[in-house]
Amino acid sequence: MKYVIGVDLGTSSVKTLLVDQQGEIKGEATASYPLIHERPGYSEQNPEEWVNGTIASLQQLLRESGISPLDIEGISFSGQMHGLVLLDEQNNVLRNAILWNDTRTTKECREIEQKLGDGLLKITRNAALEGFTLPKVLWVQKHEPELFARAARFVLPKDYLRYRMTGHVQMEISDAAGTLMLNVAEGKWSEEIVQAFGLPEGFCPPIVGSSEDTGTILPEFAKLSGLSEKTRVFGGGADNACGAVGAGIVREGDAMCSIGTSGVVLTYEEDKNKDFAGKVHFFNHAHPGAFYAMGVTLAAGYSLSWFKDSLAPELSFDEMLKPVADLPPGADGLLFTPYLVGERTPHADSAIRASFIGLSGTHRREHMARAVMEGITFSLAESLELFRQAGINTRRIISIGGGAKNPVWLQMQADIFNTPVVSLKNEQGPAMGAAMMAAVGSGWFDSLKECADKFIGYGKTYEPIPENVATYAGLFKLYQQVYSATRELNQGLQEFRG
Ligand SMILES: Nc1ncnc2c1ncn2[C@@H]1O[C@H](COP(=O)(O)OP(=O)(O)O)[C@@H](O)[C@H]1O
Ligand SMILES: O=C(CO)[C@@H](O)[C@H](O)COP(=O)(O)O
Repeated sequence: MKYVIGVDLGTSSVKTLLVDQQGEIKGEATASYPLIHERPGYSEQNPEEWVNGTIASLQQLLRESGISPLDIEGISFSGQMHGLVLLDEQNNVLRNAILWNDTRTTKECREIEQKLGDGLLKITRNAALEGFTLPKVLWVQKHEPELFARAARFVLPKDYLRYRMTGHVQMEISDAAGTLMLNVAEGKWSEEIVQAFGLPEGFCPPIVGSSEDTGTILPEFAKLSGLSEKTRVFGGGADNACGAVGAGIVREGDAMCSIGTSGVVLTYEEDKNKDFAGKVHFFNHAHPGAFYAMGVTLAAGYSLSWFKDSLAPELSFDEMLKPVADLPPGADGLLFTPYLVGERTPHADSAIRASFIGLSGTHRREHMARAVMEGITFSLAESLELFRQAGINTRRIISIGGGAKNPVWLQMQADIFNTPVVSLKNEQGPAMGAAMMAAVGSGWFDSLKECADKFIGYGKTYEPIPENVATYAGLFKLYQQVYSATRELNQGLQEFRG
């Protein structure tokens, strides 16, 4: 039997997944690493931690599975998106990576809008957001000019890890899409953007595809990790592209809802000219020539875990959510907006904060828990509404992430989205998508579509219940008013925040 490995380089940990030719999971290992928050709004990581964590995780995977490294044909990656890794001429790391959740770059976003005008959306198909890479590049250029003068090129987190495995500096296309420097429709770096910001020649590395062969394992990395020097290394994908592939989102009409710490609603797109006017993200998919549109709720699962940590720390999620099933849709007139850390879609607003609206003396903890789940789902429904306005019809939505563990929440998603919702039989997240890219690269399948048909099994389908759909449609209209009703209040509260 032959195997592939998917490496999911996340924000808090790296997960490695060993998969055989039937798509069966034969091993799994993880290693954590710290975040560095030197100042409020700053979020950094030392790239060496990613390399060491991956080596430790691979060692454990090989040790526990007992599989011969010679039987591992390929390895590929899923990566946390947007993080800036600056390299000097010899490819040494110049500073800690500035991550996707670092919010120091609001000024740089405004500068990008001013300088590029309409060109920004035309070229990159995305709005300038603090999380994306170009604003981080401009921040270093402005605040650390001496260091920036030594920068020869940049890469993203998983592309750095791949460089350390193979010795080749490249950037994979679905991740390059989140830099705000790529011409997304053409799949090429934008000369106009590179020149507009005076970036050095060769700053943007050569682009590779998700299942493209990028070399073999360097002898020193093989020695440290236990992998064979013969294992082929493939491009990989952005975590959301990999999450989508791992959920089988590889054809038009396919859509995914992921409720992890953050939440994502995503649809597969083949039309490179599909215009969302920057209201949702539009990125290159891992499947060659395809794209995906994506809306993001920053505090999705995080809202529920904040609620649990604050009001039910002694209970498990299942225990806390048990009484929620007995409550009616709408939690007896209680609404929640999940803006605990600001919002991205549809309101890119870092100052907005969450609200409970309609709290009364008869409400108990379970009403509040239900309202939190409904509010998270309403927020994701706002992204779905933007897709519908752009003419996208989704025949069903594949639901993944921690939020898909609860059947009441899955039914709630079907009712609020008014679309059948399907869970996966054996969900493995982005690491599975990465393993599938290695499987295609290794020649096991001709395409990710073919691989998805073999590797991915679907669980139960939750059909919308018409009565609940009608109730939620009424509540959604009220939910949508809460943002504008609380925006100014939250701006006023900003100066009182710690
Ligand atoms: N049993 C459960 N029922 C409902 N929601 C859950 C359950 N377990 C976890 N969650 C939700 O899922 C979130 C974590 O999802 P996960 O996909 O593991 O996140 P990430 O990989 O982004 O850290 C938690 O914040 C919580 O809101
Ligand atoms: O910023 C985005 C997407 O635009 C995030 O999805 C990051 O890519 C990080 O994801 P996790 O590590 O939380 O999965």
